[in-house]
Amino acid sequence: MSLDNKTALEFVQVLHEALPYLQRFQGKTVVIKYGGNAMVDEQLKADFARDIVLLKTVGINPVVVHGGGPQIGSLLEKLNIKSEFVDGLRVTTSETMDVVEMVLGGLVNKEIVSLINQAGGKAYGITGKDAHCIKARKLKVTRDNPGLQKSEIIDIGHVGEVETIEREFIERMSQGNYIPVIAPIGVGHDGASYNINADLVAGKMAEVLEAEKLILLTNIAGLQDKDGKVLTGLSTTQVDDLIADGTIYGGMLPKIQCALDAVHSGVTSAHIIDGRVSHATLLEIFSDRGVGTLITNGLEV
Ligand SMILES: Nc1ncnc2c1ncn2[C@@H]1O[C@H](COP(=O)(O)OP(=O)(O)O)[C@@H](O)[C@H]1O
Ligand SMILES: CC(=O)N[C@@H](CCC(=O)OP(=O)(O)O)C(=O)O
Repeated sequence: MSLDNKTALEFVQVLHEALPYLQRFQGKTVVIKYGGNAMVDEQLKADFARDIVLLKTVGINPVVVHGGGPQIGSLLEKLNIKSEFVDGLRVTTSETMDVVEMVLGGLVNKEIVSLINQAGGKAYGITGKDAHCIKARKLKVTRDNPGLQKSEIIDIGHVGEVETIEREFIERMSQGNYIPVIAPIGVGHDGASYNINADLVAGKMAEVLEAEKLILLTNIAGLQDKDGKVLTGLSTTQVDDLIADGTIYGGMLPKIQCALDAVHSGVTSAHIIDGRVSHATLLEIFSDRGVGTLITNGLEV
């Protein structure tokens, strides 16, 4: 079957539109955070996997950090264990930690690995416990207590923050033939497991690997104002105001925080995009159309 002239022209135009991006991102690292809320159906998941393989094939190094919050939630529900969150972070008891490790390190990680490998890639699935590549410490969460006129520490259990990432270990994989697929579980100095929000791991990973881009795939079109309009051109102060007035809440809190931290630490740009849109990752990287919320070093959102 031959292409008619119009279709052939459109096809060539698409490739030409992608050319400057292919050149610019050659050999560069892109950290992609695949949120549990973006893993909504089988076709989308398979499309995501093919996009990752395409990136690798054209000479870009994708590093996937995945979440799985809703998937953890549904197993906890089946086990009759209540899910509780503080500032978008799951309160993690020892019992919950076992479920988190089972779901993130097992089910979700291996599903993504398998989909990428079926699409022709060489994905290598790990948690931060492998080779001790994500060292973590217990996260201290503080809250203002106006009654006591001071802030107090809230214990949310086995929730961690990233202390260090073994750059060389991840780089060896990603600059070789492999595609690292990383579950956000950290290891303490005593060998204990820590549940870390996946956005925070992805942000730190992008910083440590000096990535060109951090892409956060979620279930919403971008950072929105109170009327649901995707926001552009915000300063850090405006972000702080949006947090204070409750426009940014829940799971968007760690997301926006890690995006801001990443660009402050040298990552060229961070993007919060809608993972429910097929091939959102490719559209973001290779086309002139902006998708979702862009955060750059000039603090423009
Ligand atoms: N200002 C905001 N703009 C967009 N989404 C927001 C905002 N504030 C809170 N959210 C919530 O954050 C959610 C995304 O975070 P989260 O549920 O943790 O996703 P993921 O699993 O992809 O990390 C959105 O679905 C939305 O409900
Ligand atoms: C401490 C904490 O909240 N950890 C998250 C880890 C998974 C995650 O971040 O998943 P999403 O990206 O899909 O939300 C959790 O237990 O849900």
